Amino acid sequence: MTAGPVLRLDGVRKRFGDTEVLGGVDLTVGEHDVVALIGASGSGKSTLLRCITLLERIDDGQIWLRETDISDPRVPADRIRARIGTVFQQFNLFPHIRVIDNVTLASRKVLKVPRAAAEARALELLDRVGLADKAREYPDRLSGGQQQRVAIVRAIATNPELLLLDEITSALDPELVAEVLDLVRDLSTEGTTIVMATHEMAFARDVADRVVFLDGGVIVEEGPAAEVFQRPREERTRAFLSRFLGPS
Ligand SMILES: Nc1ncnc2c1ncn2[C@@H]1O[C@H](COP(=O)(O)OP(=O)(O)OP(=O)(O)O)[C@@H](O)[C@H]1O
Repeated sequence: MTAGPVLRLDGVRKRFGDTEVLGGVDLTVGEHDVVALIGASGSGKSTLLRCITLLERIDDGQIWLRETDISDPRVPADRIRARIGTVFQQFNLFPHIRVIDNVTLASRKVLKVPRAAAEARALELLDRVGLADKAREYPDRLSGGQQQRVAIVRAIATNPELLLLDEITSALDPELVAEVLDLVRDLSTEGTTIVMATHEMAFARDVADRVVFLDGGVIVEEGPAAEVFQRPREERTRAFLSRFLGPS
């Protein structure tokens, strides 16, 4: 028996005022898939991720997280967010609490994991990313790359079914980008299901199984990363990629 998809979007539409920002998006993400959302600034990548994590409510369509219709307004958002780890461009660590408390907060408050167990898991994860010695620090004592690795650890601490990454290296100094991307690469190798919006085309090409090109709030093209990058079918995809990768 094959497991059903982790995430399924059916005809998702989102408007801000009179402007339609997502114009009917269908997307299926299977277990262990790593999907890269690419597209120009303003194409709707962040909005799509924000709709999946219920920071925005959709105007039409449905979003399924496994068997749960999470677009149903009766579904409690905090329960869903504990099932979806999210990391944004700006390091969203709480500045007034220590690294370890940032990492354990959702486990303790939402999933009611006892503090000792939550901290043991947090330390194990922090150790894996080389940051166990920072557990008792406040976030502003860490570099941007270290903060973003903590944000990723926080996102995976609840064992989410899906990890959403929204331009997580855009605010980093160039020399700090690699340490964050290496961690994402490790997670993908371990089988974490990931949807990431990214401008890092080389990374998307190397790590993603599937690439989804958004333009004007609709999916123009999607397919295996190697195919979309090497032989884009659509002119709009070609034009977009040639700006990043040079003409093919
Ligand atoms: N809260 C909001 N209110 C009004 N318009 C919004 C809001 N959020 C996003 N938009 C608009 O929706 C469109 C899509 O924005 P979105 O941030 O999803 O694009 P993006 O592809 O993620 O861009 P970038 O690569 O720059 O992050 C843009 O035109 C943006 O101005």
